[in-house]
Amino acid sequence: MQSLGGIRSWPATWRTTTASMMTTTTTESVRKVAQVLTVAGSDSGAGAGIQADIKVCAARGVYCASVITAVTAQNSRGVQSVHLLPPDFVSEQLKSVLSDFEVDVVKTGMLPSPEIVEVLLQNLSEYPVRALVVDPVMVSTSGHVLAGSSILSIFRERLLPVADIITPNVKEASALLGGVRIQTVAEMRSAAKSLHQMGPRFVLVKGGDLPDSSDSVDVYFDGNEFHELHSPRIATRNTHGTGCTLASCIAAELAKGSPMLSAVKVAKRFVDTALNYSKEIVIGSGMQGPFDHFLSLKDPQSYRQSTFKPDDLFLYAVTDSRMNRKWNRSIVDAVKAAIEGGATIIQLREKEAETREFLEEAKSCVDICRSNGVFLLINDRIDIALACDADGVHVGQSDMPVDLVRSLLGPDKIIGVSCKTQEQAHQAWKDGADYIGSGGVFPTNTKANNRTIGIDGLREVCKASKLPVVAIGGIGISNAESVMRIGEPNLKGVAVVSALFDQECVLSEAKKLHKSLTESKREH
Ligand SMILES: Cc1ncc(COP(=O)(O)OP(=O)(O)O)c(N)n1
Ligand SMILES: Cc1ncsc1CCOP(=O)(O)O
Ligand SMILES: [Mg+2]
Repeated sequence: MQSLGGIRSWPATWRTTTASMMTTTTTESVRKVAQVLTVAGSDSGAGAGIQADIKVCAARGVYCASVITAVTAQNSRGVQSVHLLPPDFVSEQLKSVLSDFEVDVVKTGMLPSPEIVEVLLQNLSEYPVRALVVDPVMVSTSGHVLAGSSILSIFRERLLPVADIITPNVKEASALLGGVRIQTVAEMRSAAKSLHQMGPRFVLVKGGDLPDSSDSVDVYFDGNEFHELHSPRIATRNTHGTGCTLASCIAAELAKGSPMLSAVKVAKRFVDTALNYSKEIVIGSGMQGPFDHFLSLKDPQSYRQSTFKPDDLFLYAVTDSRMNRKWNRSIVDAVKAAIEGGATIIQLREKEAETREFLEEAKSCVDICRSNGVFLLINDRIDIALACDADGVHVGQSDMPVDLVRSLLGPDKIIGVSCKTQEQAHQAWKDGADYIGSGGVFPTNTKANNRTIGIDGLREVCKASKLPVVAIGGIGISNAESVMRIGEPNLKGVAVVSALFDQECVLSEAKKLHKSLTESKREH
């Protein structure tokens, strides 16, 4: 069997190129879009199958084409009927898409007959793609058989050997292994190992159905190492389509250029976040409701209407409790004045504040910022950010890791991370940060024992990442222009503390700085 390519053949540079292409318009105005093709069944209730796959990819910023293998009459109560499409027609759909689009990743769901698997394999050998994600769907969450035992031998002998990753749940893993018992994490590990011997490069055995566990544990095996991926079990009836969602999210992240383990971790976090956000929604009267892939149905009021844009970093005002005390002003007054003077984003960096008092002030600042259309981030304190529904957080290298912050805050909050080196900048992107704060560009008295990286260090960080960067440390009116003049396209602004808040009049200092930044932008 010809190799389907898969991520094994990605050149190292491809990942960064693709990542940059996702956000960069070239001079010829050609923009490459990461593309997934899902080959799966239609779910009339839209919680699983093709409909879920398209929603997930849209939510992850990836284009999704669809080849339908079967049409199911299905709702939150179960599957009422299944109609298989003729293999020839499945093949025609595959040819239409694969001969025209630059599909990066194919993800399979319901493959209801050996003949359909056969046409899929034929088309994939004719039109190789970068990776193949196989979700070996066999039984619906409601217990309806979607692919019978006749499928097992072609799965084992033909499909698994060319898959980059397979994502069976314990029942599917057991069926693929001829009915072995899988009831513990140790048995999941041994199943993952046996499945790996059938040929896929990576195996993820999902333990959501494991009995007696307060955690949901998935076992990931790369042929050498095991990773146990734990997350708390979420009490909700809205679990219909979690398997399709996970596999599609893995496909979407791979299409954007992620390495496999990162893609799996992001996908697991995405599913957990979506389940958690939509645990109370009611769609359908049955036992298994769909959930909301866009995280918007639960509370439309609190759903962020506007999205973070790199230019929001232009004049980034970072508050300081000592300075506010020295000048006898409240955080709220400091924030109001900074916004009035032109600050485009605010961070509350209140290192010595008492939690209760800080939370109340943070809530007031959220209101002020929201009514002015300016994002408000909290420094270090994920708990405060969650409690006051801030727009995001800024963390440093010794604070909570970005991937964990992302899992706590969900995909829609803004996360900034401090980076002094190229390695840290690479990691920031992999972990799902939205921007990088880089410095101290110049010496500062505001942060003790902070290594100065200089303009050259800032330039290196900018070059190492496609994420937007904001410069910080010792920046004020006298040198802001020289920082912006380095001309790196992803350097989007300056973050300042003392230049605004260790001053008698925050408003006038903010206005002066904004003017100087605007002038330097116009000149370059
Ligand atoms: C925009 C911005 N960039 C960098 C930092 C520094 O964060 P960190 O390294 O976590 O240091 P502390 O601010 O926590 O002392 C920042 N706060 N904001
Ligand atoms: C928080 C932080 N991180 C790197 S330098 C710095 C302090 C910046 O403060 P100032 O703008 O007063 O130099
Ligand atoms: Mg910090």
